[in-house]
Amino acid sequence: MWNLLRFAASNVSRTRRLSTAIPGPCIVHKRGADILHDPWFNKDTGFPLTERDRLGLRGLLPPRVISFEQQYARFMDSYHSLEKNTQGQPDKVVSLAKWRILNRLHDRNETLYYRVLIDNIKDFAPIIYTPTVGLVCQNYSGLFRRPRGMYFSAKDKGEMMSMIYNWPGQQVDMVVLTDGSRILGLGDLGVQGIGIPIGKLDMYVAAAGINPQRVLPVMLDVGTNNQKLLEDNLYLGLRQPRLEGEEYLSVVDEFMEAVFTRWPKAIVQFEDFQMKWAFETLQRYRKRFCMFNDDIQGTAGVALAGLLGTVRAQGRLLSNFVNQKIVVVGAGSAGLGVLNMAVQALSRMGGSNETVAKSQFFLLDKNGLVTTERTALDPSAAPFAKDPKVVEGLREGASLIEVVKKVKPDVLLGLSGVGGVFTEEVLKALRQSDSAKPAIFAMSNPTMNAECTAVDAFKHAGENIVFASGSPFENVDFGNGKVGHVNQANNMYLFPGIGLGALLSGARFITDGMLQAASECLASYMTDEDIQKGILYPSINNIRHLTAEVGAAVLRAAVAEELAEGHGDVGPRELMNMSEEETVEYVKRNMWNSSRELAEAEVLLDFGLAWS
Ligand SMILES: NC(=O)C1=CN([C@@H]2O[C@H](COP(=O)(O)OP(=O)(O)OC[C@H]3O[C@@H](n4cnc5c(N)ncnc54)[C@H](O)[C@@H]3O)[C@@H](O)[C@H]2O)C=CC1
Ligand SMILES: CC(=O)C(=O)O
Ligand SMILES: [Mg+2]
Repeated sequence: MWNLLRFAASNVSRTRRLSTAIPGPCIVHKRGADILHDPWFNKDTGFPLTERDRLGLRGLLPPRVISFEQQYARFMDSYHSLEKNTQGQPDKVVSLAKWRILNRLHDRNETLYYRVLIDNIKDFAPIIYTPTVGLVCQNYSGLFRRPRGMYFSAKDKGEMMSMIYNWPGQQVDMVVLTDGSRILGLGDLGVQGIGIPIGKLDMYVAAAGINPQRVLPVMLDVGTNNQKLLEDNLYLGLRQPRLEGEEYLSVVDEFMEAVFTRWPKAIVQFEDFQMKWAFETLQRYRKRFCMFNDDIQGTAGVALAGLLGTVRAQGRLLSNFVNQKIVVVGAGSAGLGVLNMAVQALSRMGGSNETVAKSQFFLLDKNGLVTTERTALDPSAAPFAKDPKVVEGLREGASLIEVVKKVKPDVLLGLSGVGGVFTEEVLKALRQSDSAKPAIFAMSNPTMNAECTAVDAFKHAGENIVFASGSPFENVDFGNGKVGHVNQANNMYLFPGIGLGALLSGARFITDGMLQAASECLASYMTDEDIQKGILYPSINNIRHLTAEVGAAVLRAAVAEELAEGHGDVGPRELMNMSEEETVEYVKRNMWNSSRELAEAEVLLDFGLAWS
């Protein structure tokens, strides 16, 4: 009898995890207060009396049963009261207060948290994601209350294979991993960078419908070179300098082996690694494991879609992309990722060979224009270095203003991490652009690290520009009945779909072809009418719809490359036989969604386990 119940239990709990259309009962292996302290199962005051009896909760909750809708309304009321009560206080104080109230709900009741997040994504993304997540990471030691995710440190060497089994979830689909070495544009934040994988995975749940029970944020703590943190008594990470060289790689190797041993079908997203390790780990693992680097590859796809959108916004055919002069400020993982993908796209368009394609890009780093005369030229930047003998009037290390005045670019794209580097002078110089509709992408995060603000961009460069920033800004009211549209050029428009498509295809690796498919899907998502208004990306309110399309595009690319091994009960042949529409439907069907029905699904006790 117990075996039978257990068998039934494991099947229904699987039903709940895989399909949310008609949520079945939900099986817990614990009872009493342990359930109330488990955010996956906790319904707070929503437990009906029958469940309170069955699960040993009677007396542990106030007597009145409050429905999911009432709990939802109560949370939103509290949130709006907080907004009202903190009016006039400094932005940082307000943002952190909002983060705290959301975080408390996240820790307590995930079903309600994700419903609230999905419904209010436009308001809440800036809290759980950029810019507030940056502030949270900076203040992490003080904000820390409860752990979330896993921490693997240099001291755990040799132990990771057993540690990975400490994670309570049976199945993990998505892992976001950081070593905290380049958190947004805020630099090395060591173990405090864990906020980034948590925020990214929240976006995975909200946008891609990855089941929150199957996500794993990971911090690889290999030390920090941030002196302030090393001297801080309350710092929660290893107080030692970062590991380097083979020592560093052996820690990442051990983690990767451990995670894929336990969950061979998981996807690992590398996030916010300093450039040298971002490129090195991508090369090291991309043909061994199903992984990608979001800062290099996700960002590139979003930027490329924006660059193609800019060509359309200028009223030109896409083939005109080959004539665009693009100045990229920042030669790091993100900037170089964008350049490499843009060159691939140009080569695919057949317009030019790689050498010609590279000639339209101008790359600057902290030492100015990158040229072939640079001493100790980074090999990954070398292909984009200008030969000063060929580009007349541009010397090694030329400043941004010199470059903009000389080149008169169509696009100025910032991934430097340096706030305000697009000065008034630079923006005014862009008025002399050869394009009637130049574009400014101030993509660095968080807000204070943006290369310029939206207001300054429209004020100094003119109302006819196309503008995008990595963190959100309000649209700009010109006071003449017209509004300057602000796009958010952030990799959040692609990474959830890349992960989802890779997962549902069961791809062995994530290839350039799959990433290109993602970018092309985003590029073609907007209508001509929107593009003409300077709207390059969809509203974040549509991110779930977009992500389903991106996921399907990635899946189909994996099938086309014969890399798809299938997912769950759906094999490679079935995937291959799906039409485009069927693929999108398949993706949507597999997206987890929080709902009243799910929240109210009956909770049954797994008797065998609870009382064994
Ligand atoms: N919007 C988005 O989706 C994304 C935004 N980013 C942002 O991009 C920024 C850079 O990220 P990574 O490339 O990974 O960093 P990184 O540290 O690898 O590269 C930064 C680059 O900027 C250059 N730089 C620094 N000061 C400069 C200056 N004054 N003028 C010109 N160049 C300068 C550096 O020399 C380096 O080449 C960060 O702020 C990050 O938040 C990164 C990924 C995605
Ligand atoms: C958005 C992002 O991934 C970054 O700023 O690093
Ligand atoms: Mg990042």
